[in-house]
Amino acid sequence: MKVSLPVYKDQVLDVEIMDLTYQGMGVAKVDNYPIFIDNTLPSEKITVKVTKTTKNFAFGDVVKILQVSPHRVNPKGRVYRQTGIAPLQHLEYSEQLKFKQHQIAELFAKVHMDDVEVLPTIGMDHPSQYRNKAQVPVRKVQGELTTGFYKKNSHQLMPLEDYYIQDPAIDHAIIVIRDILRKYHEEAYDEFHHSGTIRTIMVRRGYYSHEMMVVLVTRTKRLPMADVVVEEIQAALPEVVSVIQNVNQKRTNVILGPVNNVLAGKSTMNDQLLGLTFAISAQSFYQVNPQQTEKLYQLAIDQAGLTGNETVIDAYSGIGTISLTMAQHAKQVYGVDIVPAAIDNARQNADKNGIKNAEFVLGSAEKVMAQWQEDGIKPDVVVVDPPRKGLDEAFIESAAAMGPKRVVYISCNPSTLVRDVQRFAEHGYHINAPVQPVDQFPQTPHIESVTVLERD
Ligand SMILES: C[S@@+](CC[C@H](N)C(=O)[O-])C[C@H]1O[C@@H](n2cnc3c(N)ncnc32)[C@H](O)[C@@H]1O
Repeated sequence: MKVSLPVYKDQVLDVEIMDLTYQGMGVAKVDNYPIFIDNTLPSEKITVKVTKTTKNFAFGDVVKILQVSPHRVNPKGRVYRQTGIAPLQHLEYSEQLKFKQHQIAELFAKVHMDDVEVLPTIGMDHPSQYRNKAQVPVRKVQGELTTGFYKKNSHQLMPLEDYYIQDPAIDHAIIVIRDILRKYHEEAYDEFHHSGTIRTIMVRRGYYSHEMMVVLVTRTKRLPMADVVVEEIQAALPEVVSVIQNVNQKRTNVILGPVNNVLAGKSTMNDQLLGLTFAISAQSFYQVNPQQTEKLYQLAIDQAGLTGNETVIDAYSGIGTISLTMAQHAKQVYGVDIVPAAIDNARQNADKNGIKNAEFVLGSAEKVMAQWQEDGIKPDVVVVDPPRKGLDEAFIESAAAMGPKRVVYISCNPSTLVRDVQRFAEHGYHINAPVQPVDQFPQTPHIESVTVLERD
């Protein structure tokens, strides 16, 4: 049966924006039927053209803004919104921070946990040029190897030189590397035919160390003219301490492949956080906003309430950044991560910093946690910092069974945070301090926060 919808494709109509989605799109409603519209803000009146309808919602494009929100600011350019690099750039920064605080509060309220207090988001003084890592697709545009970013929901590359939210030294490095690749006639990857060589340029730069790592992701095992390309990269970019070829032969959206060849320098680069030095491999996770990460970690350390006598488990530990900062205030720390390079880095980082009371295990957090429980490890504090999908149910069961006094939950996805808090509640763990959002991703709708759960 054909359902009649309140709007139809290509219809042009005037609407008022009521809300922002978690992805930063404005929401208007016609007979309670939502239309999601990019580049619009609550309280704005607009003329919209409906571009797509589904049974439950529609998408539309702004034709004209009839009444402008007082919180709209002059965006840097259309391309940043179109590519999804900075989808919230048109919203005043102080309002972005409120938006993030309210998103978390609303998600708790939705599951009838209205009593959970969410503090104002800790923001940045200069909320741009903060990212310490770039992963830039390389494609042929108008016959030339080009770097840029994909247009949202597409694989169309939009050429770009100023990425706005990245460290400008990284933006500069990408242009330099692009020009060297052009000079030696390297072939850009062609996704459609799965041909060509260079898929992605990844650059990481230490915020404190200013060490730079360059990763050239190739479809082919061979990188033609590798010697001269690398020599020129090193000559043009003196901060580079590591040039790596990563081979990814699959037809996939996953950026890195399994094979890394060190073409010059080290296999890692170093950076500092809270006074410790960390070696970081190409494959390892490292927080992208180092200034805010220090605030985030300090909060986690404070909230853990360490006195020096505690046993701490740091699950999803990456290269050991949280484990090793906490080890300085605890008796013993155990870390676990699923990425071999990260665990290698974590062990190396413990040595590098002369930390002897931290042990790292390679494996999935859910399995290793069950093993630790079986081994009779009794943590006082469990810290978790999972990826967006949150915690596995089995992990929560093992964690609760170990009976820690406190769970410090660092989350990059409020939806899974709320789900996991509910699951912890079934095991007698509750929030009894306000949730603290920390803005790790200004100009984007991504939300990071710290939550502490305590045993009843
Ligand atoms: C958000 S990062 C946090 C890393 C680290 N705590 C930090 O701040 O740098 C999440 C980490 O979880 C790891 N990971 C993903 N799934 C996992 C799993 N099932 N078990 C253990 N670690 C996992 C990833 O490799 C990554 O290092």
